[in-house]
Amino acid sequence: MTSQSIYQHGSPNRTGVLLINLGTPDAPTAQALRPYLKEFLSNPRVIEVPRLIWWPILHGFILPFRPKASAEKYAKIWTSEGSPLKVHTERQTERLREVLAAKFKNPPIVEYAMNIGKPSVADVLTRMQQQGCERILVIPLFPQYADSSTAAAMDNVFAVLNKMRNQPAIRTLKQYHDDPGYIAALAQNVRDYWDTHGQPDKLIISFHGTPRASLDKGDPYHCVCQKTGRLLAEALELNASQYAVCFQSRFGRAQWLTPYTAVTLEQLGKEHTRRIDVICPGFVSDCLETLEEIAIEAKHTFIQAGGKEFHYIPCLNERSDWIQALADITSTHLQGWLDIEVTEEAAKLSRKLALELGAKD
Ligand SMILES: C=CC1=C(C)c2cc3[nH]c(cc4nc(cc5[nH]c(cc1n2)c(C)c5CCC(=O)O)C(CCC(=O)O)=C4C)c(C)c3C=C
Ligand SMILES: [Fe+2]
Ligand SMILES: [Fe+2]
Repeated sequence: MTSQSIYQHGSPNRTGVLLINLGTPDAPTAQALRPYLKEFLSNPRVIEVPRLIWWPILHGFILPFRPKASAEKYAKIWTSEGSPLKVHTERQTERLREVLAAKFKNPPIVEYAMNIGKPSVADVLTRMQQQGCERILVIPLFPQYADSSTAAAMDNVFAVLNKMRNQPAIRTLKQYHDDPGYIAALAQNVRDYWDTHGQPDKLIISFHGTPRASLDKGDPYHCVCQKTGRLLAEALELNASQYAVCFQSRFGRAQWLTPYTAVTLEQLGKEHTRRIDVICPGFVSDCLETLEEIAIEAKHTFIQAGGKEFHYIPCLNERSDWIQALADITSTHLQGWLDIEVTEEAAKLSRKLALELGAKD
């Protein structure tokens, strides 16, 4: 059992919101990448190959080489404040905390944790429990559910609860791939970009890939990515020839979800497509997979193949319409846990009701 504060009568009874993101190394160095990759790639939800076969590959071929290669990529996108994924997740948490504090009379404690690395789910959940959170809403920040991202994060949460004597009540959010606020924020992000930079010949909507086998075994990820892509295209009033949904970040030699982003870009380049723009709606924070793999590598692929202009449209990051959408999603799932919502509307309504009932101020 984890060490928890001893239960006392009258102890605070708070509600918490825990945002979870994937996690990122502590530094852009091979030393920091090794434990990060080891933890990530040891998870059977991420690599489904039988352990007896996978272990020698991981320890003999991947961990001796990939940390250095990945560190070089991270070094290209690292900021003075650290890894972009962590910086944006931290800011999103602060902004959400502020919005919810203005919205609720008894605001929730809002924290974030990383599924791999720091701050760990175990540390943050335990701290929230110690701060008196009797109820915790867990929001994996992946808009589209995949077993390798969302379910892996939930496994982590439940493993921590498994060691708690006095467990908080838990609510979880599976995904928000078709949430109207999320789709509207994505569409406005694209429109804002096009207002400044003009419009492309084609918009590439690129999602992180997963092994094709996980789709065959029942993972809904492929389907929900397609739906997000379609809803975004509809919101932008694009016809079928003006956009394409693709999958990036293939890992290993097995077949992953297709069409592959890199192959599509190469093809479009060979066809001398003048300009393409890429957006990655599966990441709400810019990270290695967007800033390096797309904005640097994919751009190179397209231009080398004969394309003329390549634009990467940043993730939602700290856009206010996105933070508002996240606050709305959170509020919906907190219903019944936080009873007093201090909106103008609610305040007006209760004043009117009080007057009708003849109550005095
Ligand atoms: C958006 C959701 C993600 C899914 C689904 C996902 C599946 C998945 N990823 C790998 C392997 C790697 N991914 C890596 C980085 C990475 N992956 C996601 C998100 C999803 N992954 C993010 C946000 C990031 C970037 C983190 C950052 O610090 O910026 C990496 C590490 C980098 C590298 O060495 O390439 C690996 C490895 C697999 C195998 C997989 C599904 C089976
Ligand atoms: Fe990944
Ligand atoms: Fe990648």
